[in-house]
Amino acid sequence: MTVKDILDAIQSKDATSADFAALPLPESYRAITVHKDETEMFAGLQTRDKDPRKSIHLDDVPVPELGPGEALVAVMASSVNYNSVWTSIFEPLPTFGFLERYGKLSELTKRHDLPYHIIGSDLAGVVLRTGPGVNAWKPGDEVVAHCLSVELESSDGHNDTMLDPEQRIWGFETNFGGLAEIALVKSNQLMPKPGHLSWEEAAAPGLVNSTAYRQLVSRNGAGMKQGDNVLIWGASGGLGSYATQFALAGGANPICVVSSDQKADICRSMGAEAIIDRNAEGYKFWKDENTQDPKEWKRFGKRIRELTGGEDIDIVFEHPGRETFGASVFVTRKGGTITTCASTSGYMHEYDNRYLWMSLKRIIGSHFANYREAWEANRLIAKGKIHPTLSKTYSLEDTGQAAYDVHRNLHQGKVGVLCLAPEEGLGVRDEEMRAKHLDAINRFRNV
Ligand SMILES: C/C=C/C(=O)SCCNC(=O)CCNC(=O)[C@H](O)C(C)(C)COP(=O)(O)OP(=O)(O)OC[C@H]1O[C@@H](n2cnc3c(N)ncnc32)[C@H](O)[C@@H]1OP(=O)(O)O
Ligand SMILES: NC(=O)C1=CN([C@@H]2O[C@H](COP(=O)(O)OP(=O)(O)OC[C@H]3O[C@@H](n4cnc5c(N)ncnc54)[C@H](OP(=O)(O)O)[C@@H]3O)[C@@H](O)[C@H]2O)C=CC1
Repeated sequence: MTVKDILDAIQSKDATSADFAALPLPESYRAITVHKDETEMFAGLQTRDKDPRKSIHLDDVPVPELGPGEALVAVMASSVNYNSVWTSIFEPLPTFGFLERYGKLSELTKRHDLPYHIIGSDLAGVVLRTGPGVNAWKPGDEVVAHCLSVELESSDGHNDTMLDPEQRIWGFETNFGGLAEIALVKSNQLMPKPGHLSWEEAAAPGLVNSTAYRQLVSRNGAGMKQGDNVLIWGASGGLGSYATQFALAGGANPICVVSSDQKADICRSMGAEAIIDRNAEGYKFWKDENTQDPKEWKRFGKRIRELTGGEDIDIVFEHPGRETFGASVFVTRKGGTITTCASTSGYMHEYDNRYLWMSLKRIIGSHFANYREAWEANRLIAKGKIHPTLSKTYSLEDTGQAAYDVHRNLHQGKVGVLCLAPEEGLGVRDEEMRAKHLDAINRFRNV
């Protein structure tokens, strides 16, 4: 039995759940990995010069044992997230430490502590097997998976599953991720695959869409409301392309920051009107490595006022971190909110705290999304209210190049990876709904 037989079953129109359940599992499958004995390979290099193409491997790996509450999924497509870039350049830490720590929790979690890490935190595919205690899903179900892995044994996480002390991001802090032909997930990560999307389109939004939903829309994040001025850094990037859609769909006013004409055009085509090209306007928030330039914060704030008719920012959607954080705090209005989920340019932030306390601003830390938020974010995709922002897909073999593109900011929106899917465009079940949203679905394609 090989993965080819699984693909044949998925592509046959009449395979039943019983047929999928009767398919023997292959002994091994192909997966994107990084290797524990290579974590020092980039020692001494600048972050920018660490090349994911050198550290990312395509290996044959054994199928992991299936535990209670878990599912094995045949992965048709996945996507590249920035967390896989971090894993592949072993920053800020090699992810093997996370696997070792998880491995100490129980006999079952020991499976994750391996000398290779199968990465990837998105998937669209078909359930192959479910473990004991799983009733909501069965073999043959077409699914996407969100990337929140929690143990749920502590009351700390019972109100908001992101607060579980054993909260992990699947495919980053756990093994057996989505950039592979088969993935192992907890069954409560599974959600229905939106029927109007192809496999690669359905795999694209998951992680970033859920994160943007919590960070911007949810009451656990900024709790955006109609009319809010929302400053969105990287507005056509992974997170930003969803934040921009949430702002527009929610009646807010996105002020989109991008770095090229082409990206400004994409934001315009989504419906945004206020756009700042940070490259063309040449903002230099830092005079040197250690000194910021408040004059540049002011120039940036003035530009925002021009675009808003004199208003300041209610919510900043932050993720670039050190390079922009001082400016983000400054341009926020009295009582406004800076919500942050990352620090791509450096995690030691500096800002002038007088502008925070004297103007009663708030900084909110946000990370991925809880179970419910991830479900709600996927529901908006399924209803055609928010659309995937897939620009390009790569084969599993070329995942290293895909991660390189994202690391070097050469991409637009999201970059997809075909895992078992032999070509793009497969897996659409609702052509009628697709036809209604085709332009929006294809907006980021080949730009
Ligand atoms: C969905 C997608 C998301 C993304 O893309 S996010 C971007 C990618 N992710 C990242 O860049 C994050 C990567 N992770 C990390 O960098 C690290 O993961 C953290 C900095 C988040 C945490 O560091 P750590 O070393 O894993 O844990 P500690 O909490 O610093 O624990 C170290 C020791 O410090 C003790 N400690 C913690 N809090 C306190 C406290 N309040 N008072 C006293 N001690 C404390 C602990 O117990 C422990 O101790 P003991 O080493 O002895 O076990
Ligand atoms: N905590 C969480 O749950 C999550 C955290 N993240 C983290 O968020 C970060 C962004 O992820 P994602 O959106 O997918 O990545 P992308 O690279 O797809 O998009 C980020 C965009 O930010 C802009 N940008 C990058 N560097 C800077 C800078 N120095 N100053 C201003 N703008 C900058 C770029 O847009 P442009 O050049 O057009 O300005 C870029 O396209 C990553 O660090 C990632 O790890 C991501 C998802 C979830």
